[in-house]
Amino acid sequence: MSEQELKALRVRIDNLDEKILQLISDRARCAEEVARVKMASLAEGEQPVFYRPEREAQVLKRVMERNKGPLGNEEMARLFREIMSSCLALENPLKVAYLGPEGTFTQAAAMKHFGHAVISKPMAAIDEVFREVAAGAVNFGVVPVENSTEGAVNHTLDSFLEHDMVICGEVELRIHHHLLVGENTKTDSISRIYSHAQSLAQCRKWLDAHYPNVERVAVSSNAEAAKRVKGEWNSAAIAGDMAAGLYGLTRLAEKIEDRPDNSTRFLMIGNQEVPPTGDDKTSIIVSMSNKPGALHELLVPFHDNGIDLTRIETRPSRSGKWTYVFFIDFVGHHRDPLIKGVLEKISQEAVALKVLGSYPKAVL
Ligand SMILES: O=C(O)C(=O)C[C@]1(C(=O)O)C=C[C@@H](O)C=C1
Repeated sequence: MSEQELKALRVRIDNLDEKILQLISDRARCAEEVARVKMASLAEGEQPVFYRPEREAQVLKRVMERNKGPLGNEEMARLFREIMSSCLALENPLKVAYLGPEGTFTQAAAMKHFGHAVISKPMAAIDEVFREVAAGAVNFGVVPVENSTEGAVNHTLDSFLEHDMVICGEVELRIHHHLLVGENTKTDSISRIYSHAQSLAQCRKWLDAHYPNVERVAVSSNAEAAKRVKGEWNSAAIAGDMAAGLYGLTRLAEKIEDRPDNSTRFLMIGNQEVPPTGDDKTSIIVSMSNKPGALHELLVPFHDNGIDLTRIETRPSRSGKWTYVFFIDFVGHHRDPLIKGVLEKISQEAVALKVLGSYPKAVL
């Protein structure tokens, strides 16, 4: 390519950027107007609701449907995700608590869902995320709920039994783990490997093959593991890209998770009910009396109405020995007439039924 051609293309890019700049600014002004309309139409004592997950899902889906390339749908939606995040911050910046410290996959999930224009607050434990939301110190919390290799995150399920929360969204993240070291550690001098227990479990086979005799130490998060090895000799951490970058660590081995499709699902928790979008999921907790066939009774109404169950998990109920609660996710919104009927049927048989929330299926 000649210098001349390059110059001409760059002039074209500059012109296009100017147009994009103008359009983004017009869009941001529109969002400011939206905020004004929302404020003006409030009833006496009503609080404004600036964040609208159902609308955001609609905007992102529309972008993906209309995208003709060459950028991929996800790439394009990610760009619009950030534009919307900045527009919302103009209306009212969201405060979001997540399972920290900085650099965790939960932080990456929070950014994927809300974009980067939020005020984010790392918390030391899952229960603290719940408490921060319950206290009203933040608008939303982000917690991991299940991993495709290791199953349920029990701390999260148990926290739902203790707090009244509304689930307003979900996000799935591909989890790639790396073996990370600080500048003073060499491959053959590793005597200890730190990570979160779930991450150690997700890399068990790789560790057995490569470091069978090295001590594995479970810590509160993989970002915490990365933080520790920065200043330690002869130790390594298993963590992801964000933590590696944040703590300036070297990757001794990349993508060491045992399953290449290793993914984690995260939930957004808050106090805001989300209206139907036509492509939603609902999460409920049900406790049944401890009698034969109780689980069958619970599942029949879903089967009879052709409702797609996406997950069922059992946990001890904490209110009696050998009694259990079921966490169930299914496709549909609790305001859909069909789902309403199913929930009514179940509540006739159940000891207790709680709808944790209906929310748009993850778009990104
Ligand atoms: O449509 C709205 O209600 C808006 O506030 C605008 C907008 C957007 O930028 O498109 C911003 C934030 C909301 O969460 C949803 C959408």
